[in-house]
Amino acid sequence: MVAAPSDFRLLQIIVLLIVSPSFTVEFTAAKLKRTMGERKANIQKAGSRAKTAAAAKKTVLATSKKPTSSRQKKDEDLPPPPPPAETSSSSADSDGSSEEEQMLTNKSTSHKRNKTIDNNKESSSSGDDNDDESSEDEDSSDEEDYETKPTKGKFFSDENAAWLKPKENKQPKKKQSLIESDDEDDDDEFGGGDNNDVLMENDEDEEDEDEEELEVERQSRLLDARHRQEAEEAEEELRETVATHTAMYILPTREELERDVDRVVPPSELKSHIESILEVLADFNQRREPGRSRKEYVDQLGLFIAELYGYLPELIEYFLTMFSPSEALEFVEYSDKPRPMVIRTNTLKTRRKDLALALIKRGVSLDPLASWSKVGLKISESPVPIGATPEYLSGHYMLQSAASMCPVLALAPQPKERVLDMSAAPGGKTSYLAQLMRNTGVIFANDLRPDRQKATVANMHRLGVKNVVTCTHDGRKLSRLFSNYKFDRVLLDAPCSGLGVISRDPSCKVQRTIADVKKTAHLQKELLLAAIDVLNHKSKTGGIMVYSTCSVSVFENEEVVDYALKKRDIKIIETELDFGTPGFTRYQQQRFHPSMAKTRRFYPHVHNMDGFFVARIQKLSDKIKGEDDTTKQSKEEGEMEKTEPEKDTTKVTSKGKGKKRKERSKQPLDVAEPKKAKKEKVSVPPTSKAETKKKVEKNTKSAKMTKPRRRKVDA
Ligand SMILES: C[S@@+](CC[C@H](N)C(=O)[O-])C[C@H]1O[C@@H](n2cnc3c(N)ncnc32)[C@H](O)[C@@H]1O
Repeated sequence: MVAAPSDFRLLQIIVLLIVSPSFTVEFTAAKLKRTMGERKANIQKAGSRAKTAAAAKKTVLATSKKPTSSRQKKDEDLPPPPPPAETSSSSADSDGSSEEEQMLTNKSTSHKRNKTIDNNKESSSSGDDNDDESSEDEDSSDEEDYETKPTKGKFFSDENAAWLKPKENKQPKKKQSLIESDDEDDDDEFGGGDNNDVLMENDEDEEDEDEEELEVERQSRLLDARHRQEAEEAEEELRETVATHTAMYILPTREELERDVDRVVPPSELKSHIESILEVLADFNQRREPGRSRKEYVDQLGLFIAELYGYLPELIEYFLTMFSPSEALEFVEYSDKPRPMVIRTNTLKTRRKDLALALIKRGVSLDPLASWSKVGLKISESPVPIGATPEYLSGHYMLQSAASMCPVLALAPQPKERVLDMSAAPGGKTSYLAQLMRNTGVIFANDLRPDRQKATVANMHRLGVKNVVTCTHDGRKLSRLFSNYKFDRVLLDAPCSGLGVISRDPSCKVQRTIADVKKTAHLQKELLLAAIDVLNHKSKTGGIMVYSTCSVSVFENEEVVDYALKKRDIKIIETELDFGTPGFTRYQQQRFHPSMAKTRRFYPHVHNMDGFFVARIQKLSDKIKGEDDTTKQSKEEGEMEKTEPEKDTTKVTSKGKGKKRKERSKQPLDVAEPKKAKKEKVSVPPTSKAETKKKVEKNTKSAKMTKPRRRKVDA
């Protein structure tokens, strides 16, 4: 189609209007002004940064003791910051626009330019999409590429590439705009401004880094100095320690000990002696005094420990035969400390959870005892007396130490069994047995001392135990009394010296002699044989007994069980307690049956429990080993029968016997002597009040008088 001339003219006019120079100029000028405005703002910012950086640099250089760094050197080599904003307008002249266009642009956009600058300021302050931010973002995004890409900035070489960051990715953006494409030359200049901007920032960063480094260095120097001082002090201390600890410990001579007779030796001095001797014993060959034996040192150690902790020296001497010197000291130390208070939930009346909640409501702080106990609660704090709460009075729990639960767990009685608790008062273990048997079967709770059995009866009532019969016999005679009524299980929680529970009864320290301990062991042997004899080895569920004591002495534990092994047809079986230390299989010159390792010992210093011993024994037959022993035993039994006709004293209260029993109850020891015990040749501690008093006095006297350090030591 061919257009008419008039139409063509009209088209020409339209085209002219569209491409009119004034239109183009105005459009171009507006764009240019805006761009220039933006750059001017950038340059102003760059200038102020340069000032700040220069000031910071001055400060740094002034404070730095270090020579100018290579980076600083590079900074100095860099060209100065770009000229002020006027330069940018003059550079605009060189973009090829005509003078007329420039004037038009200047006139028409002078207001716009100012506005653009203001807008830039605003957007800069608002932090949205401003050049600075975008340049920072870009910087960071470029950072990684930097080492690999060639640098495009004209102010630095490749050498600077590692630390300078050009605004590479700004250019493509600018090239997108028509005006910016015209400003390629400007880019060189103003791009320099941008680059300067970056350089300034880098300068700032570096100065900051330098400042940080210097602070770090300062701190490091201080730290080094402190370390040096500490090292010197430690070395000095070590020298002193070595001097002290490698020094020979000279035992006090007899004269020195005698001179010290009336001197009250301060505990610190005793402790120091103890420590020194322990150190010598740990390195005996090197540190002993020439000519002195190990025994002499151990003896002297025992005397110091006895004096420091208030024991009869012979007891400490005994502990030193059982434990290493350092462990003996530990045992003695821990024996003085009270054990945690523990209660056992009476599951015949309540559940542990309910009990715990009830006590917590009363302000009691408690925790489950241990993983091995489903019923124990450890009391850490209580605003109310634990032995007098409504829960206690209602029989929801029993005060019972952790260790004393172990013999019952080891016996593991079953419901409906026939069980004998040979020395039961005050019934802590009896009630636990009843609980495990769910109040079924029958338990004979025997104890020689009727006064103590009153407490057993009261406890059974309080705890709601209904399967217990109490009686007051000498345990040694029970085998005869129950010859036709044997038991599925027997618990012999034997009367003992109490050397495992010293914290409860510190009088043991001065009232127990080794002779007492040996006498008690004798009684224990007799009670154990009697316990085995009343045990029904044919029991379908049991034929098992437990022998336990709250003593740590070998006399009362391994020796007793070993004796029974030789006299009866029994074997030691596992206690099924997964804690505790194995019993001794050897002690000094003695060798016990290897199965003694199946017995368990509990220690204050190891288990934070009372000192306890538990042996689980299975009866194999009624056989009595060694004819002589059998004859001797039946003779003994006959003699006992003659001298002490036993009556059934299952009823605990009896007015007629009350007086005599009262006398017995005054005995300080758990071990009660049966009537006419002397004739029975049973070695038990003295019974009469006078004798007891005399003995206590003697022991106390000997404890006070026996100043260990005064004891004669062979020079
Ligand atoms: C360690 S206590 C028993 C504690 C008890 N099993 C408990 O858990 O509550 C030892 C008991 O043995 C008693 N006893 C002493 N000699 C005895 C004997 N020849 N026959 C029976 N019991 C005796 C004492 O009266 C004492 O109550």
